[in-house]
Amino acid sequence: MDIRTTMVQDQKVIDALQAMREMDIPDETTHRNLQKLLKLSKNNWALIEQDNFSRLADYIFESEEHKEQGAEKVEEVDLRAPLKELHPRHDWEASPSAAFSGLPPLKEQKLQKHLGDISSDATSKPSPRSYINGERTEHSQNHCKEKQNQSVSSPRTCYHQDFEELYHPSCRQTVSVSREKKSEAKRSSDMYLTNEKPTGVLNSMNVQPIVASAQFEVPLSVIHPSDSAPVRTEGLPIPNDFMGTQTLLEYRMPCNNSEEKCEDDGISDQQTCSTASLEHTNNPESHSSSFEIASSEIGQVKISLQFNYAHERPDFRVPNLDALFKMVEDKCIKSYKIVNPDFSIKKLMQDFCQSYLDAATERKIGKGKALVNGTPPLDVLKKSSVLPKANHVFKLTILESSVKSSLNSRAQIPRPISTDGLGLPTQIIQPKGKLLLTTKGEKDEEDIFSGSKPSSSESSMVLDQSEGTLDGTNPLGLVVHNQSKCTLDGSNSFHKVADISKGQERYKITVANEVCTELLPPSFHYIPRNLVYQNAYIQFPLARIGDENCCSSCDGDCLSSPVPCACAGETGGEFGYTVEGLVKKEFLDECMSLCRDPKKHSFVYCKECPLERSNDADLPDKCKGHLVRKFIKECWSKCGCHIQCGNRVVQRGISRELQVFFTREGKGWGIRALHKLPRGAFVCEYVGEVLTNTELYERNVRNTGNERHTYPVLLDADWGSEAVLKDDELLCLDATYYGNVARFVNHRCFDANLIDIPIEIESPDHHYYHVRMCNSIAFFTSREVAAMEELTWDYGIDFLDHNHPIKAFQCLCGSKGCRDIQHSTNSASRSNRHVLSR
Ligand SMILES: C[S@@+](CC[C@H](N)C(=O)[O-])C[C@H]1O[C@@H](n2cnc3c(N)ncnc32)[C@H](O)[C@@H]1O
Repeated sequence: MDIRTTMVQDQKVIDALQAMREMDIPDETTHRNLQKLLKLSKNNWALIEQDNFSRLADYIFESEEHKEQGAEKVEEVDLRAPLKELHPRHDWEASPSAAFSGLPPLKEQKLQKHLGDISSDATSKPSPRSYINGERTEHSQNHCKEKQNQSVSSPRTCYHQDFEELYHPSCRQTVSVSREKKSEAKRSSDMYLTNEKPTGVLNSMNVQPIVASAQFEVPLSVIHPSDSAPVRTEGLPIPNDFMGTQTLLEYRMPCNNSEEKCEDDGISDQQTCSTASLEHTNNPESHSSSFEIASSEIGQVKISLQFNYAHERPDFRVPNLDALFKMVEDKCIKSYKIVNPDFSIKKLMQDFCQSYLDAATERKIGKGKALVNGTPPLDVLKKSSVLPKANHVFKLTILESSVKSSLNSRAQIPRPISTDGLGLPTQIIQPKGKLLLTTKGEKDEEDIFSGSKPSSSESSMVLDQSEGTLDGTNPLGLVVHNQSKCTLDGSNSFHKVADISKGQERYKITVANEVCTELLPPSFHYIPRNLVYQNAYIQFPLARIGDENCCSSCDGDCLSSPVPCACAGETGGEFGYTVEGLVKKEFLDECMSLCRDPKKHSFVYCKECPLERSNDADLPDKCKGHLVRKFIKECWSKCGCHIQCGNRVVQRGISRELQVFFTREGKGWGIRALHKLPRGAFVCEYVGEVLTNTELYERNVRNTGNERHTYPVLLDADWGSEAVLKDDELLCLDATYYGNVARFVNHRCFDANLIDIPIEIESPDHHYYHVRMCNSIAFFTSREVAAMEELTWDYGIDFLDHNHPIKAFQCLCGSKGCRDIQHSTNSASRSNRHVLSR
């Protein structure tokens, strides 16, 4: 061996000792094991050196472990298994979990124990102050800089890595700590005399109790305010290692049981403290939490959460993250009455990030207050929601336009309640006559999907997707969760089911997508009948059905009787249906005339109009009038006839083969029938959850999701005939979460082929026709409809009503009489607009 080789080797030994010292391994132990390892590997320094001497560290851990157990088997470790143990650094970065997966459990535990010890030390001396002072962040910054120096990858390496650990499903339950991290953890152990733990101490089942506090695998040590940048309490600029200008927003939540602590933390914000105490009133444990949000102008948002118990928890075990999510989801569902079957904490976090970005970039909610006032983004969102001025009152069903356009008293879809990709404001009816508009992400026009471009509704993480690459990651290395495959039951088995009703209808309702084959309808619960959500007042005593309202003496089929029974009374002594089960021509014509030419018909006026009350509770305007609807009364349970009686059409359910299909025009999903439908044919009811308007309001306040399409229908039939309707009598149907195939019916301004007719079943109360027991809004064909022709309904939106606080969706109905003249390229629609305006 020449002198140079010796010198080089000496240097290697020094490096090895140094690396092991950083992990608290005494020189003597290192020496002893290094010798053995050199012997075993036939002086293969390349292997030993690799990955910051990780091979050596593993060997020492195992060796020491075996020693403790009195075994001497370490020599059998297979050094020829490079993939098992020796991951090149870039491999590890690409998949941190993989870096550890090859380690035997023993080593894994050892490592966890090692880090756990460090962490336990740390947590034994909690120092809340350290969380927001410069000490932690300084360290963190160094940490990141070191990482950068050691890495050949981009300055975003740190960010990538930790974010991936946080989000990548495959990394969630796996230890993702490299030797390097381990070294850093120890090297920086002084720093952990605060609340902070090294990243990576979490995860993995089957580990020793390690820390006395829980935290997500977070970017705490990764996102750092710059040394040089001026330090702000809330919006901390982050140096270039996080690309562009960044902001770190740190919010310390609970001050728990000590006012002192609040002061200590230097957080004077009253709200913050009170939030905290609220959070903790019922909790006997002493703990505190905080979260940090960091973002960059290129759209990265990172959230870190920390929750610290002040007391030791010897029973502490790192939970499985999926199980944890599930627990929180269950809790949220119960506590906040969340009904969205899709609700997921992961998505919530995504929304959180999105909202943060929106707030930070002043997209929708104004001046990015989150950055200057240090208020948590969710609060910011609430506060920044645009409240209308007093005269900007909410017109629930566009009453003015209802009168103008004949839609009074019709069940209507209120202006799209859409926090959607179209960037529409959310329409929210406040209980006492206030309208709250919230706004959402500014994906606007670019989200109007056409051709094969999926909509944001089907792809709630469309932002990520738009930035994504084909392999499912975006340029930032974030994992893209493809929501477009979400299915009705939350699984990916939708294609196999091929019946969105899941057998609840007489005929299968298939799904077809010739435009974008991968895309499936958004998730919802299929229900064939209305459900009462909670408070809707719809009690109906059977005793109220008198003899004059039923035909108890009938038998078999009422329609075949030479004299119409009492049930035909509502339709002028004639049944509304033909023996073929179609709505009679005269009746249908009259219904259509009511819709198309309301001025020819009479109105009723409320004493105190719920619509006006919802506009201004204190000083409501006079009722502008409601059209008197025509009903069909079907035979009821008190009737003597058979279920196959010809006057029981709607209650027997869907009797046509329907299909949900993806429209080519960009309207999202629509419905069509597989066979030709004659005029007057029953297609389906509009089914959903029956909510009071107050409940709808609350629901919409809660839901600030990215729904592109909305599904609520106001139920205002016969209001005028009532004295005064209370708030809990003001009802609507919301098919967003629970609904039937009708939720896919799209709007058409002119010549829609469906018409809605109220059907009385089991209730003579017209103002509740829609919800009383089985009463319903039913769709019938207004003309003959060809097989596979889209079935459409006129929602009654007045696209010309520019005073309406809610902007309607851009109509793509394509009809000659499209009322959305602002967007329509159809010259006919412009010239006809007065004639066709409904
Ligand atoms: C009741 S949903 C209809 C089903 C919806 N297309 C879907 O994919 O779930 C109402 C929503 O569909 C869209 N929509 C319905 N008719 C439309 C039309 N004529 N033009 C554009 N979008 C339409 C709007 O986003 C509206 O908020």
